[in-house]
Amino acid sequence: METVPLSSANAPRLIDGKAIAAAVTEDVASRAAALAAKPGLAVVLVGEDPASAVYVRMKSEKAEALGFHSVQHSLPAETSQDELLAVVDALNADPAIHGILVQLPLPAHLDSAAVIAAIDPDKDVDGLSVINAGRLAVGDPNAIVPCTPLGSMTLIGTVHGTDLSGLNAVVIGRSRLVGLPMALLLAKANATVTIAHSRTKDLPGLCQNADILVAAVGRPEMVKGDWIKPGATVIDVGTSRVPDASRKSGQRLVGDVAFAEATHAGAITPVPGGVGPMTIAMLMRNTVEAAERKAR
Ligand SMILES: NC(=O)C1=CN([C@@H]2O[C@H](COP(=O)(O)OP(=O)(O)OC[C@H]3O[C@@H](n4cnc5c(N)ncnc54)[C@H](OP(=O)(O)O)[C@@H]3O)[C@@H](O)[C@H]2O)C=CC1
Ligand SMILES: Nc1nc(=O)c2c([nH]1)NC[C@@H]1CN(c3ccc(C(=O)N[C@@H](CCC(=O)O)C(=O)O)cc3)C=[N+]21
Repeated sequence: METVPLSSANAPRLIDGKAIAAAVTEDVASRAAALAAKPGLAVVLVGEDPASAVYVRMKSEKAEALGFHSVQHSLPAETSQDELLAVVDALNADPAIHGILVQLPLPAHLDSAAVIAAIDPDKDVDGLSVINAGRLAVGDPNAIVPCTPLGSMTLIGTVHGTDLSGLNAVVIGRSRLVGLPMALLLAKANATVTIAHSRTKDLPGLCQNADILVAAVGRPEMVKGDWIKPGATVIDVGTSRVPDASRKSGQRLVGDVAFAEATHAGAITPVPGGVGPMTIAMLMRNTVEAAERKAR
């Protein structure tokens, strides 16, 4: 009797964010080398959140590896609003810096909207400022687009190309950093977009209609297998650390999607190795583009 191997034929295609990010950063490195002045990236971290510290270090290391001028400001948790604004002002005025990223969330006593508003929009490589959010909303090509949605769109493009006409997309999450700009980019690419959030009724039923499902919530494995439409493309933005006694570190990184249950998805991003590396690659691309604009 013949046995039909179930594994490879029926398993979803894994979208290799790490490899796609490597191709993006290779292009960034050659563009950086072509500039007379190195692209400069400043990353500002306030407080001692260990997960934030890891990401900030990864960003600085990638910038250095690409031949950027890279500076990191690690400020104590008790830094005042005025002290933080003074750091941002100094970076705005520094001609060697083309990109400024203030890691979020900030400690509760700080006003993040005011800090973001203080960043020179031309150096706002996170795309968080009112100016860049507005440019994105009206379709201005000069918008600096937030890195995670930009990277997620590139991953979706590897499956569907750039025209998503006729496809239903559901984005879970409506944050200024991820969910909202993600929905705008999907709509711009002609997808039919639904934005879901904590007040949404029947989230599983809504997701079952999604040809493209983007989960950007921050709740480990919230999206169950039976929420996923057969053949759907699943982009898992969530990164949460959960306890795992079998690991040396005592914890492991999980996404917003119950990955092991997503056997009938068409394509899915793993966590780690999916959206995360693309976020960092797009931060580097936004920075080299800011430096290119400055050099013109
Ligand atoms: N891989 C990467 O590169 C990146 C990963 N991340 C990760 O992505 C996740 C989301 O980040 P971010 O957007 O900044 O987070 P926010 O906390 O700002 O936003 C979370 C969103 O999820 C919604 N939400 C919360 N609970 C539910 C629920 N039960 N059902 C449906 N929606 C819900 C919230 O709804 P409401 O608006 O109603 O409160 C909100 O819109 C986090 O895990 C973060 O670590 C973030 C950036 C980059
Ligand atoms: N102003 C601001 N901009 C951000 O872009 C921003 C932020 N604040 N605050 C926090 C979130 C989170 N975020 C991640 C970036 C890379 C990975 C990443 O590379 N993750 C690796 C794994 C890394 C690990 O092992 O911990 C992966 O998924 O493969 C994850 C998460 C950016 N964020």
